[in-house]
Amino acid sequence: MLDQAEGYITADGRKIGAVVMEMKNITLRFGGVEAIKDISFDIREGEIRAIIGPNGAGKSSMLNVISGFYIPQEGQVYYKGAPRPPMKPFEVARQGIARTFQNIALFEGMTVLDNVMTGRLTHMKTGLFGQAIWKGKAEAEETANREVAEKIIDFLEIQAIRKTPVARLPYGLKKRVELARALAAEPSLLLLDEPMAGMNVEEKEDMSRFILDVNDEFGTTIALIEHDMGVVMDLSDRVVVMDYGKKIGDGTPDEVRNNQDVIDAYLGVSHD
Ligand SMILES: Nc1ncnc2c1ncn2[C@@H]1O[C@H](COP(=O)(O)OP(=O)(O)OP(=O)(O)O)[C@@H](O)[C@H]1O
Repeated sequence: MLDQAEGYITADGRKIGAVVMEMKNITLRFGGVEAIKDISFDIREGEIRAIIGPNGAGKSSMLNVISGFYIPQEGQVYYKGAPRPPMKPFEVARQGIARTFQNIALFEGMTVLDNVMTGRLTHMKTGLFGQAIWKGKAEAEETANREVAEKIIDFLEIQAIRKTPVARLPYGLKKRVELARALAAEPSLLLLDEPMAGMNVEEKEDMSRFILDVNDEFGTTIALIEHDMGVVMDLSDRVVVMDYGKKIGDGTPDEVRNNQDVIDAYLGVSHD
């Protein structure tokens, strides 16, 4: 049972906490196109929250509102209880929000380890000037950052490719490296943009396992968007369903699966 203030216990016994992010009456327009129409939902601490919907439903737009990249024309985003003002991407990152991208955004010529290290940038306090005058401090910081990166590389089982340039990796592994880079920021909220897109069945299973393990091991709150309804059902605690910019369902996977509007949307039945 969902207690608004306190959270809830999942079927597998995990404790879900208070609301971390709240989207309140969000409307987002691109010229005459309403990509998001008056949508409200929340994301709770420790939760795996999915946003699904058919093509063009508005999922990417919603992820970009959550990440602070798009500012909605109407409505308000609340983060940790406070209204979130428009912010630059690095300010969002400093608030503990990290993301992956649908079209992998890694430095292809750099090694896996160096890519993962770029995820530590927001934690680096000693700037270039500081590095010049406080060599010891900069080295200590580098060592600490390196330790976090190596821990995550071990956790995601990519030790064997740590020195391999990303360009040489197959697609599924690139996706895992991108997850590693996002985790290196030690985010409190991790946003995943279609983490299973373009993967074969085995890669999807691996990615599902890693997402569950990240949530379990680090307690990271995870919000993801996904086109494929099947893959998120085993993974998510609660699911928002979008269609033509509207929210047509919100609840546990079972509630959503049995929602007639959701069934119709996925079968392509129009409903106004
Ligand atoms: N930058 C943009 N400029 C104009 N229209 C946009 C822009 N981004 C999205 N749209 C429109 O907003 C609507 C929602 O698009 P969005 O990409 O958010 O959906 P989606 O659910 O992520 O789709 P898909 O599963 O195909 O990626 C679509 O009609 C799309 O054409």
